[in-house]
Amino acid sequence: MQAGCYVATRAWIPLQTSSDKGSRRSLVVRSAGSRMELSLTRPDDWHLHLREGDLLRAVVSHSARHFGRAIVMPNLKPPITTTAAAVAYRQSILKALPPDSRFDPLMTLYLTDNTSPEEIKLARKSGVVFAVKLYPAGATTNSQDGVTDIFGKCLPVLEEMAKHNMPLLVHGEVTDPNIDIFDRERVFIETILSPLLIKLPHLKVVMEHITTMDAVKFIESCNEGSVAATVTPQHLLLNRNSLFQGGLQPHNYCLPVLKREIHRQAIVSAVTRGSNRYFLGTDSAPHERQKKECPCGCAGIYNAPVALSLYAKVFEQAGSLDKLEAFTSFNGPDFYGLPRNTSKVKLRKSPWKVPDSYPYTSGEIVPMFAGETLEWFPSDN
Ligand SMILES: NC(=O)N[C@@H](CC(=O)O)C(=O)O
Repeated sequence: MQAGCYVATRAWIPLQTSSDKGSRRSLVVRSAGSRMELSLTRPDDWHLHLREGDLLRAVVSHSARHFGRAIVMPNLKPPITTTAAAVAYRQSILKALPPDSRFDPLMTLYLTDNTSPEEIKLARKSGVVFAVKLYPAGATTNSQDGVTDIFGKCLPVLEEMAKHNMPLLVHGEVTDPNIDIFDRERVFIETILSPLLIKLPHLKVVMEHITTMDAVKFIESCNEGSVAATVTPQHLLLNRNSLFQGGLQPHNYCLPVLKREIHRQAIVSAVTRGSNRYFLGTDSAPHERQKKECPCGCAGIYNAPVALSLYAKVFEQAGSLDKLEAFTSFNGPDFYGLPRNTSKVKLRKSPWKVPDSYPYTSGEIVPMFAGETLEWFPSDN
């Protein structure tokens, strides 16, 4: 079967073709009288929280089933601040995988005020660390050890990263409590990210989980191939009404928080146009149910089991299924300078019910769209 083809089970009717770059040509095919199937180059997840211990063992197979690789976030307790810790964390992830899994965790370091340029050299040499994550201190879950003053404390380490072509992954929100939570991404771009890239134009940056039209405008104003963004299913499908629909909805609470509908639309339109500046990053962030349904619930949406179905839904609704594969499977590895996967996954248009929860030894995890019916069912063959 040709790479990047949408496969039908019986007769095939070409819907449309598109070419963004010669090598990315995707043919869209639909079955007549039978179920539609998409065959995609195996996707990677460029922003994933796998946690550790019981929780790691409970969630890792949901990602490993369909994704080839994932950029694994370092916001553990304590955070992964050294290459040695990243190597050990990678071993524990590999140990938690099902025996026949070929899932490849790509590790990251957690940037602090004290990260040294020497640590970047070690990270690059290790062959298992692929990026460094910036959490402004206090911005989100387990960010208390993050950066307090990027310009005052981190320029030497960022210069070293630019030298080694090591991407900086950015949680793009300011933490000033006087800034409205819905404006924190825009203000971060204006006061931190934009000035940082003027100082360090060669630094490779991924703005993670973008949520606003301001982020879209910013990303498109930057050098292609040097600055890119990951986009989550929740920021493509939900707006801030979903936080309050029929009462407080803790399982729709994540950071950056969901925004107004106009922002959601701007992101959908940017991603489904087929630009190679955007790629799949679920920000799947599991928390045990009680940690979300309590007086001060944690931020984070668990979407690993539903993410591929949801991305397909977004591209289908936009009439852009022919652009899905570049977003899920090409733009990420191209940006990171890694080979694209060679194996395939399928998405079959067949209704399936999302489980209400996933029980595990320490409780249960409630997935995004728990108990609802989704249309695209992912499988390996
Ligand atoms: N996205 C979230 O709401 N939560 C993430 C942290 C993060 O990426 O902000 C988590 O680790 O739980």
